[in-house]
Amino acid sequence: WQERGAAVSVRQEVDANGQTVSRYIKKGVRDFSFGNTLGEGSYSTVVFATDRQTLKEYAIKILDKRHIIKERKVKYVNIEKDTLNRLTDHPGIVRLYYTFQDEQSLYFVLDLCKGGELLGVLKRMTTFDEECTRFYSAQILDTIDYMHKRGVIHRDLKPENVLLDSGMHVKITDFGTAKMLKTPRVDSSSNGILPLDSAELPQEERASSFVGTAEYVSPELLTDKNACKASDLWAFGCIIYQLLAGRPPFKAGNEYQTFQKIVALDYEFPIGFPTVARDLVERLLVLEPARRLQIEHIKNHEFFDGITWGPDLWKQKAPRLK
Ligand SMILES: NC(=O)c1nn(CC2CCNCC2)c2c1CCc1cnc(N=C3C=CCC=C3)nc1-2
Repeated sequence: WQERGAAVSVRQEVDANGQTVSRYIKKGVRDFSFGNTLGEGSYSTVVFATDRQTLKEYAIKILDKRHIIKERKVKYVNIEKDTLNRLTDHPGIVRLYYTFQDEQSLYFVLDLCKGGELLGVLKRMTTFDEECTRFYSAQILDTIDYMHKRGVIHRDLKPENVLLDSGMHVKITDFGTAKMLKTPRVDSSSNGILPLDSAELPQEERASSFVGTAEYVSPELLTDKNACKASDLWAFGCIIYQLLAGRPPFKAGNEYQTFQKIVALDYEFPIGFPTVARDLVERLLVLEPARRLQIEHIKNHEFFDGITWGPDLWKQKAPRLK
């Protein structure tokens, strides 16, 4: 398994001649003190950790090798590592600093998000007001734009996977079910790299394995098993709706009934749902992926009036949650 990153710890040792020498040793488990468990997956555990030397705090994702192999999840582990290696310079992505392993486990050293999950904050607030919804959905959209421009489809966007850092800014996580589109072609007319959207790609290049969480799965994943960039924008529409309504647009007694609602576009807006936000959600929750609003048009939608896209969006103070 190809490790990533060259974080090293420096140890002073005395050699055979009594000389003090510096030994550069790749960081390992002994370099950290571990604390609370932050989350458990089917083959991984995420734990709070502090680097004993630098005292920097991290979230370390610990993956059990035997379990990964037994559950045939090696592909997902490599997808997550390769995806995070491609998405290294955006404030909205949980950063992978480096990896290491021991006999039993693989270790991903990741950003710590002290603000927890967006879903947890939403549950405490019941609903967000328009200002908070605008701020958080703008940071999510800016991050989706960055992912898509680098040929990555998340495929499981939901409020549980939108974390918050100590400044209550967005950090998107859990790329184990992401899809990396084929190597993007260089396009002279754009800013260098312009990966083909899978809607333009030949059939074999569209993501074909079924993933996602029922309430946020797009209709195309349920009908022809193909995810594309627009699938993330369907989930984005569901998230905006949920922040303002306090519940996802499609939710039924069981997954099958939820799927039926999705493919029938069977959802309503609660009384009092803001009109401008409703217009945006209606242009995202469109059954035909090619007819769904694309990112540049979403950014120009009236709902995002007042948002300054780009680095400034991440420098401003998060609005007080009310
Ligand atoms: N699957 C992951 O990669 C992952 N899972 N978690 C914890 C999960 C808890 C359930 N909902 C989804 C996230 C994390 C990460 C990335 C790295 C990461 C960084 N910081 C936190 N912080 C948390 C703080 C309080 C509660 C939950 C998470 N969590 C994670």
